[in-house]
Amino acid sequence: MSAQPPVPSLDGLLEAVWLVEAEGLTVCAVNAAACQLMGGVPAASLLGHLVTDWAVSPEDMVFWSGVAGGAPDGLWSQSLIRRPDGEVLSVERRISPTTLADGRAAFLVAVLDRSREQQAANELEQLVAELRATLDSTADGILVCSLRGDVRAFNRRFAQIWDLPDTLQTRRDDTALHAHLAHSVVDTGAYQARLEVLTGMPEMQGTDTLLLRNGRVLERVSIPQLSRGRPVGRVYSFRDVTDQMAAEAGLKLAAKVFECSLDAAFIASADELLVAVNPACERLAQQAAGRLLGRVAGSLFTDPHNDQLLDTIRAHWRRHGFWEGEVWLRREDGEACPVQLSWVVLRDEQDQVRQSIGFFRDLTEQRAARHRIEQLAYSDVLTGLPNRLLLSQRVDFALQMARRQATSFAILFLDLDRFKNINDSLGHQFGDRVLVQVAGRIRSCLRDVDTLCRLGGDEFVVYLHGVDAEGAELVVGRILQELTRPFLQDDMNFSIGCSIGVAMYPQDGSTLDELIKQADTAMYEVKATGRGHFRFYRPQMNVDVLSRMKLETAMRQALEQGKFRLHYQPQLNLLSGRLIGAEALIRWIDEERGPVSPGQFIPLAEESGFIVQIGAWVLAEAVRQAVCWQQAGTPMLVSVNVSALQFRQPDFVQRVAQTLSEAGLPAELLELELTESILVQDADEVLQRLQALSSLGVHLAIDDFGTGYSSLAYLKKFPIDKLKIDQSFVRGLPEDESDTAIVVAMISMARALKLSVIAEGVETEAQRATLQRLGCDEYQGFLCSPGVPPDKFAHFLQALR
Ligand SMILES: Nc1nc2c(ncn2[C@@H]2O[C@H](COP(=O)(O)O[C@H]3[C@@H](O)[C@H](n4cnc5c(=O)[nH]c(N)nc54)O[C@@H]3COP(=O)(O)O)[C@@H](O)[C@H]2O)c(=O)[nH]1
Repeated sequence: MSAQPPVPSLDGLLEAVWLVEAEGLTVCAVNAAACQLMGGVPAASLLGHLVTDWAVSPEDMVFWSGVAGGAPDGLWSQSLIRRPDGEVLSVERRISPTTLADGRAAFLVAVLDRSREQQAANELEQLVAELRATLDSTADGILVCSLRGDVRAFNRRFAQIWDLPDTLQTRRDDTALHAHLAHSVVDTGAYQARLEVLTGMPEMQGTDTLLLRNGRVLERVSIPQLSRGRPVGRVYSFRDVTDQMAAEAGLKLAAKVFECSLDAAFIASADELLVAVNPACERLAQQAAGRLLGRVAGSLFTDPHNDQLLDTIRAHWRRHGFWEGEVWLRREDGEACPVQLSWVVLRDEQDQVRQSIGFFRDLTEQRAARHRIEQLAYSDVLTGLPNRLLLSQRVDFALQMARRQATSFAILFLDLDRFKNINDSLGHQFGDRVLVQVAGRIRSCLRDVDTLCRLGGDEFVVYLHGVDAEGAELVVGRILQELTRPFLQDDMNFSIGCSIGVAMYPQDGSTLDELIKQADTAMYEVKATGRGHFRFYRPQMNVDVLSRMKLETAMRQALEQGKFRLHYQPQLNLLSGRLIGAEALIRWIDEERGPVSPGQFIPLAEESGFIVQIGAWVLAEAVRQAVCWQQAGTPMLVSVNVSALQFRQPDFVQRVAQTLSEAGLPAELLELELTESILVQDADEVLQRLQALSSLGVHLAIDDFGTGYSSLAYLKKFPIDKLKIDQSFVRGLPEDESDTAIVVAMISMARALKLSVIAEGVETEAQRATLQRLGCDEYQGFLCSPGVPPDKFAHFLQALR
């Protein structure tokens, strides 16, 4: 180590200093601060070192290498030096040329250690870079402004959110940037106003929402930027909440749907406890939410066919994630109501049940409608009885069983007697109510295993399960007896007869159709031979039905071919015995059949409606005959039977008037015999017609009085002239007390109402005398004469006038 040359004392200097000989570039003197800077080494270890050993920066290297070519001016700049231990220090170094005491050129190197400042600067730079990176990586857009609004910084996200053009990102133009922001929002005015407020209140914080023209929605948070507790600027953060708002709107919508759904809905927790119910659920379960929440959801439902309902549901959940089916909802009032339940399970990523949502809907009305549809398909609307379809299903099943077990059963065909009269006279609504009563009565005679079916109209079919002929006869007897009991409808007492045909399986048929057909045939046989009874089917009966059809055809031909005739039965005054009238009675002698009784073909004509044509012919013919008698100088009242259907023809009165005027017969010489059933039809309509007929001058008599709805009400109301006591009451006179009593009552009633009375079917003198004694006015019957042709009647005209 060489000794320090004579140099000015350096130790008083605070900065590190060393002297470098220009010639060899060796360090010839150092001060204590230099020793300290170079790592706390002794001065001796530094002396004699080439200064270039410590140079690091190219600038220093260039400087020292330039020294040989002439003393440079010096150098002052930030630089680096390498310590003997190899560490590089950041320094501020100043090199100044100087001269040693011996005159040699030298350089004074003064060095200030700047490594701390440099480190601080580096750290600051790094911090800024990190901050910048942080700012750029935040999800929110950040804008930092001065208090005046000058833009200090913004991050990348801000540029994205606001769709900043490149020019505004690369070149600072605060005015243009603020203009871009203001223009991007829908309500520019409100945006500007808000900025002004914020500018005027630097410490204010706030959050608001901006709707951009591109449809996005931004949430803006504005907070003051503070430095030492004082606002120095403002930081705006912008968050795109468009999707979040849409999701929130979706959630709100879902909540609304849940609330307002007409279907009942509930949400259950993972352990199936109710956590939410909607109002429809409360309504249907008849329980407030407070009572439902916390209950096991499955406890609301039950299935009478499945006592493991919940296990079934859970098993289905495992496979399909939902369960759907019809169950019963237990309600507060203890009643259960049928519901359609859809129960969906919600699982998380680990496939664990998180929640379940159930929807259910009241099926009461739907079931009722379904039941009603089934009822309509299988039952008769009026009576609710099974219809033909249901009957055939039951009988098909019965046939299979009966075949297998070799048992028998019966089919009954029931038809009400003269029900048409009820319908015609009292109207269809009345008739319908009667049918319902009848159905109830028949049903009461049957067992549960039997089936009563209404075919339509007044026709019923009964399937009697497992009976033989004897059993069938017992049931039939019960039905006939039950239907004989008087009916009461609308304060009206009346009786209804019934004719029943019976067919037995297996002897009368092997299908339902066959059995019904045979029972129907048997029923017709009953009708044809007196009604109100029953018959078992016999093969011969089919022939009878055929003959009825033939009879109807022949009857129509008879009218066309003018084969009908009228006979006239004298009507006499009981006291004087004088002839007072003639009842016209139709007669028909068929070429094949010979004389056919009106008792046989008139009911057939009434059933088919052909009575209207027959009636018109009878009226015209009787009037024509009366004109003949009048012209012959023996005018005589002619009495004509009018059937209910004929009277109900809208133009009936007009036809009567026309027939009279065309023939030229005074109306007073015509009497119309009306059955009681006609008078109890639509009262106003009947009254109108009767008044019209009466004002023509036609006489009106009530035929067969006492056999129908004998009611004082209509006798009082209608312009009736005469009552005809039915021959069934006359027959028992004078012995039968009740017949006598009835006849007395009728005559008294007629007296009270100032009506004349005629008795029909008088066959004996005793009957005639009794009637005379009881005060009857007139009579007719075989005692005097049956109905006779006009030429024979002429005899009475001469003899009894
Ligand atoms: N709508 C019309 N009905 C008519 C007409 N002609 C007849 N009839 C109805 O047919 C039923 C049977 O009539 P008929 O066989 O002619 O019997 C009548 C008389 O012959 C019979 N009669 C008369 N006197 C006696 C008697 O002393 N004994 C006895 N056993 N029978 C007797 O009574 C029948 C008259 O009945 P009515 O009409 O009630 O006065 C019968 O219901 C006729 O009404 C027609 O043209 N149109």
